[in-house]
Amino acid sequence: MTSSSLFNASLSSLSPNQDLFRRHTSSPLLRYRPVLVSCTSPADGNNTTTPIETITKPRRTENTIRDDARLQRSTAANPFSARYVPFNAPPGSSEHYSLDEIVYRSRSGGLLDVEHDMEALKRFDGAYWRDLFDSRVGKSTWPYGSGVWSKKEWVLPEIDDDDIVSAFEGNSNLFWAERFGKKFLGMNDLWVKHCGISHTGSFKDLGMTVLVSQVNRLRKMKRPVVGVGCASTGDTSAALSAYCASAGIPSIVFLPANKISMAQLVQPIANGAFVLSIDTDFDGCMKLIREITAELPIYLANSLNSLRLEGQKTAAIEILQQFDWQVPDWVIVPGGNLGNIYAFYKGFKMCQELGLVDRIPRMVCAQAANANPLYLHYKSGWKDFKPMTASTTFASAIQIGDPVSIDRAVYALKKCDGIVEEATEEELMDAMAQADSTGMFICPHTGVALTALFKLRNRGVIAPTDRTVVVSTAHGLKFTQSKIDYHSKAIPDMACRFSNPPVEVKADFGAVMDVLKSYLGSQTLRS
Ligand SMILES: Cc1ncc(COP(=O)(O)O)c(C=O)c1O
Ligand SMILES: N[C@@H](CCOP(=O)(O)O)C(=O)O
Repeated sequence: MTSSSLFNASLSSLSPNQDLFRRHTSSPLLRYRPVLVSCTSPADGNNTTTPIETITKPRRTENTIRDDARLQRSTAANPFSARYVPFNAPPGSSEHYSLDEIVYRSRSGGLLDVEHDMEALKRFDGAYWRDLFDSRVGKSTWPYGSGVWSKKEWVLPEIDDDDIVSAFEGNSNLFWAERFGKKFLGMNDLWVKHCGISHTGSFKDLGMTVLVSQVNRLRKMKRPVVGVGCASTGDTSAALSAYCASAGIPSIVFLPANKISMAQLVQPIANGAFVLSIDTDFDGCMKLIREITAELPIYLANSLNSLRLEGQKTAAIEILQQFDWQVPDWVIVPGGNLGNIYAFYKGFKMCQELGLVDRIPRMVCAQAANANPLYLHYKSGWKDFKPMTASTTFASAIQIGDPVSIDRAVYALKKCDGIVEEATEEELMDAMAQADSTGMFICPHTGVALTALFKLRNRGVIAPTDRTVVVSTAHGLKFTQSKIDYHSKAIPDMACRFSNPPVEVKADFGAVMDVLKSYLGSQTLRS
């Protein structure tokens, strides 16, 4: 195909199969890079530059993947853009801010949201976006090898690829929980989206790549950002410190003393962050970081900053993509500061609005009973929200009593006919142990989400054949102490019904034979 015929090709006629065909019929000895071409948009007939990758050229072996991205950059104007607007702004509101401004709150003190130019995105149909996103999966092309940046046009459309700080996050496993679903729930279509099998071991990487990339851009623009700071229950701080370290940007983290796991504490320490261990809880740290970032040139990295949610929403898009753009019935998300439940809603909603899917799933937000302000608000019929002092929970990353994104969460749950559930300490620990016994190794927060699933199945709200996705938010290896306590039955007032303590046995053939015979006998009887 010549470049002039490409120039006139309509997007609908450029099927990804043709694209793949072109790539695969070229010499396998060459490494390829895509280039941007001008195409005629099917929607309005205007000649416009689109991000579709249609031609491959051999790359020079001394180039890095960043060099490749630089070489293929289009000189034509980028048709996509985004800006900050007040969250859920009243009709007619004209308040907006450039993403290059340092602003976290609207004029009235409310939350902000990133608003995309949907008209520009709508000039391409759902099939176009599905094909484009699918064409980028599983590649090492900068920056699209990342599950977040493979959706760049919907995330931060205007950032230069050179400014992006990425660990090729995302593209996480959507695990078919076959045995767990069958054995404990009688379900045949249960899935666990393992967002915690990630660079720093939690879903926070998805948002942090976006935020730190924008900071990188702001610093190059000489904006007053000396460092980036967050309050954290352990995962935000791990992600912030890793992404900042990889870009050479100072990070400052406020941690509630003795309230996060050892594995989480060591992450920012190892990544060179300035770590403050503060004698308060997460909500206290959050209040302090908000006050400090208003005074010092420290950029706020918590999800109050709506940039984070742009990255996190890609997990929802990815779930649809992994189901070949079929919509699941239910998605269950553990909630703490409550940014993620809104991020998921936003990802699903954009896919619906832009024609990639025709509906959105119902969502469930799951909270620990010891830190359940959203659950109580839901139970009151969304009457008046009351922040609380959260009590200690094994799901320590969601030990939050005054969530900053409460308004976003309520909005999302109302829009998707959502449900809020809670899990006691015993319920969440049992659910975690049951999941682990079927080959997973989940975190306590995922145990909270699984408890919600148990309850909704028992009440018949979720049917045995409903396609259901439980979002696993962190890696189980960050929370080994809770598993050790459970399996050694060292938790006061907890039966630890599914514990599996090691058997102590003498170094003696007969003694080992005895315990093994007894074990094998019990297995035979059970099966
Ligand atoms: C492991 C884990 N799960 C769930 C959450 C809850 O996410 P969100 O604060 O966005 O509600 C957090 C952080 O708050 C977390 O670190
Ligand atoms: N679980 C979080 C709590 C802060 O949430 P954020 O999404 O607002 O940064 C953490 O790991 O710190």
